[in-house]
Amino acid sequence: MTTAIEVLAAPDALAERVAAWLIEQASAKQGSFSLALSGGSTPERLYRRLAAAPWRDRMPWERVHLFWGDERCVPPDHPDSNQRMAREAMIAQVPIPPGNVHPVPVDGGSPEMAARLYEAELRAFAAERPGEPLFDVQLLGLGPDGHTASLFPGTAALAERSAWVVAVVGARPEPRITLTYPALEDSGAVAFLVSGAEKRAILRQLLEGDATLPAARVRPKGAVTVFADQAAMGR
Ligand SMILES: O=C1O[C@H](COP(=O)(O)O)[C@@H](O)[C@H](O)[C@H]1O
Repeated sequence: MTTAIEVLAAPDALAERVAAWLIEQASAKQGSFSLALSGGSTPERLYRRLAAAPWRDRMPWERVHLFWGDERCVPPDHPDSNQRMAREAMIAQVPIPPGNVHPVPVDGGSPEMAARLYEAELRAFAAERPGEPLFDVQLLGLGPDGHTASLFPGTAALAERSAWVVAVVGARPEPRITLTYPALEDSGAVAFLVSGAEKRAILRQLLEGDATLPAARVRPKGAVTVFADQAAMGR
């Protein structure tokens, strides 16, 4: 696995750089461009940047397909919903066709059912793009415990090698739906976004390749780039 590291001065510069990088990735790709979004606290600035000039007008929204790497099993308007955050920060502001937005269906049934439905949606999308990675770009975060998406230390989801999507119950107060390694790894490029001094120790472990961290075990087809701000890098 190739890992590149880009260090940006501050969270705003990080969002600006990743927005530009995503436009480069989308522009270089012919046909549909599939982007898996991450949730949590870090990517919101990026989504707001993508929804504003100049990036809003440079992204080929009509051929962008948005997915999510994980979701909380909460109503879609809940403060903790990854879908809500991305819709408010970006999706509502950009000309993406509604059918190109593929949220995790957490609003009808059990977490296990939501995982099965999302897996079916991913497999249908993959079948439309034979020979291409499932995701052109996968955005990921890094939790203070080394989790990424909703792959938490010590959970059964880490060992899943056949299902692309599973329910994670008990790791957090609310059930989660997460992509598993086989889905995360079917990516043309993976970008970790890491911001803030509270991530300093865990980012060092990630960069040292500490395989006990769920985040360090993502081995995609394409390259991994870690975009970190100076606070996270300890500079
Ligand atoms: O990939 C992801 O990482 C985060 C951890 O991010 P944080 O910035 O909130 O610490 C995770 O919780 C999130 O759901 C996920 O998509």
